[in-house]
Amino acid sequence: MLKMSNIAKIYLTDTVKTQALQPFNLDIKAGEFVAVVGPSGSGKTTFLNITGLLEDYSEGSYFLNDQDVTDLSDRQKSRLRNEQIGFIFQSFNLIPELNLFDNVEMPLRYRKFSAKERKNRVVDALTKVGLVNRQAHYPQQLSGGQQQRVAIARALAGSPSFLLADEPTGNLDSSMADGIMSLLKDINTAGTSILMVTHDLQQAAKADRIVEIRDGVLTENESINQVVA
Ligand SMILES: Nc1ncnc2c1ncn2[C@@H]1O[C@H](COP(=O)(O)OP(=O)(O)OP(=O)(O)O)[C@@H](O)[C@H]1O
Repeated sequence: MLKMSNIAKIYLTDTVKTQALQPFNLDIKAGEFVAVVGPSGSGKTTFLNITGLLEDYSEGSYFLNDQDVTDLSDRQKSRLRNEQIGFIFQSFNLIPELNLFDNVEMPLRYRKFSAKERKNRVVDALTKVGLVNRQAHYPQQLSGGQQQRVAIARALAGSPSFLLADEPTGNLDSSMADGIMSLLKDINTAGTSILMVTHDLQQAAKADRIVEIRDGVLTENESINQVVA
């Protein structure tokens, strides 16, 4: 589903060259749940932005569902992003002026769906996260855990091939975090691949595989993976 070969990222400014990511290979198969862990400043955000087609890489090749993304225009990339990737952020990123229905519908408006199809998708996604009866409510009327569920519904509504989650439980207390993790597990079991950045090893251990980034070096964490297995 996702195949990266010798991907590297260098940031160049007038005076400083930062090798944010050393060349790495990564292969994620359809249906996998992969956690990415690593200390602050190690390159996780850079990795996530590259994977989410939000940032270019300096070297290497990246195939998303057998499509080479290297030479796509910005417009083609945003289209691919909207169709294939569902984003989930630490701070939920819901629009406060819109009710839950409209929040979930928003990314679907950039697709070629009829109003009826959009409605079916929103209702279906809100049902999956257990909030369909709150669709006329506004984000500030919900708890943090519920807001994250809405953000997950928004990410799911377009039937992406994978979810990209950046510290999805980072703003939640531990019981809400566990609820979100079990929802993500259910979504994964139902067939959607997930790539999740977290610094929480306990949450990471619930994934199928753990990838570690340290000082820009990405490795499969074999010892943790054995423990998880
Ligand atoms: N736009 C940029 N220009 C120059 N250097 C950058 C830029 N963005 C990131 N870096 C550098 O690349 C390295 C990796 O940063 P990155 O933000 O990916 O780390 P991170 O693991 O996500 O950290 P955190 O967990 O604190 O968010 C750091 O040394 C950072 O200073």
